[in-house]
Amino acid sequence: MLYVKAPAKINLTLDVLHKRPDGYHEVEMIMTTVDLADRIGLELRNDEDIVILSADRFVPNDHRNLAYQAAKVLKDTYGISQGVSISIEKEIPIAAGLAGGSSDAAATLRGLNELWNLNLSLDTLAELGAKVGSDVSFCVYGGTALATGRGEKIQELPAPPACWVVLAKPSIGVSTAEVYGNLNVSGITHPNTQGMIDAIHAGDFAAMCQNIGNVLEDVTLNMHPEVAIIKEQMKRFGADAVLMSGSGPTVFGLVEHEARVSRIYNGLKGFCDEVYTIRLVGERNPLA
Ligand SMILES: C[C@](O)(CO)[C@H](O)COP(=O)(O)OP(=O)(O)OC[C@H]1O[C@@H](n2ccc(N)nc2=O)[C@H](O)[C@@H]1O
Ligand SMILES: Nc1ncnc2c1ncn2[C@@H]1O[C@H](COP(=O)(O)OP(=O)(O)OP(=O)(O)O)[C@@H](O)[C@H]1O
Repeated sequence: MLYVKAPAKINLTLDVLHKRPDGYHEVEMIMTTVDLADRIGLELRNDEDIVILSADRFVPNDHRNLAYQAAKVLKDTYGISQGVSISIEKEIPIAAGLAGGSSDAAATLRGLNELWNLNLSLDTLAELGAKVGSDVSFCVYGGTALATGRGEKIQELPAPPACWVVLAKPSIGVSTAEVYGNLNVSGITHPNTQGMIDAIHAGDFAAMCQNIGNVLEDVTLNMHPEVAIIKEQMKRFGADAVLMSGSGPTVFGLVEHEARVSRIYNGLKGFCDEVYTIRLVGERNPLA
């Protein structure tokens, strides 16, 4: 059995430039890996099947699973006949805006590259990953990056200044397609993506906090007012910056000083079942 770590991401920025003729939105976003991860176990089989094993009843165990789709793309592209069993131990909340399914798919690509002796580069795996979902390419690399196109064009950035991250996920799931569908593209106030890139290059935590922004936040907040309440609480308990990740509903707080973290965590626990204190990871993923 080969085990591969599948870490979650948060969006430090998420901007939408326009809606494309193919129905997707042209985005510009800065994503970074956090140390909350699923664990993917890969075991080669004696037949040709792709089998998904998970104890979590919300994880699909068939072709709808993004890890299944990743294995299928690799198998079909390189004419591999050998099957694989993919076990998924979920730690990342589902339908949360943290790219859990996408990261499972990316980890599956990295792991099967090794098990099937394909010797593919991360760039090739990221290209294949884009066929599975817009967030998969970033998740293949991990680390910190500017993502453009529909999210699949990745330019690596240095690690942001180290800090704590408190995540709070309300007990609702959000459909990414629905959130993009409810976005009014002409009414957007754009975040300062270049300001965030400069802050990251300068290692300037205060500037990073000033430049966070997500144009999908208002859409999800309108659909689910409890997300706004969590944002307010996170600010009140002392986070340095607070934002919704991806299409939500998870809210994250960036916190510079460890001494403040437990107050925020404990304060949020009163409102929200799923609260995590984690760190930014900074580095890219190992190949497998
Ligand atoms: C919200 C983010 O997670 C931010 O990182 C991503 O933009 C979404 O990435 P994802 O979940 O991997 O998205 P996909 O599985 O590729 O697409 C789901 C649906 O979201 C919408 N979608 C997604 C990405 C994009 N750039 N424009 C879109 O309009 C489309 O309706 C699409 O059918
Ligand atoms: N490996 C997987 N783990 C969790 N959900 C999966 C997986 N594969 C497919 N899904 C389906 O995808 C849906 C979205 O789950 P996921 O956790 O990937 O969302 P997300 O974190 O909001 O993603 P993103 O941030 O990329 O938009 C789930 O409701 C589930 O049915």
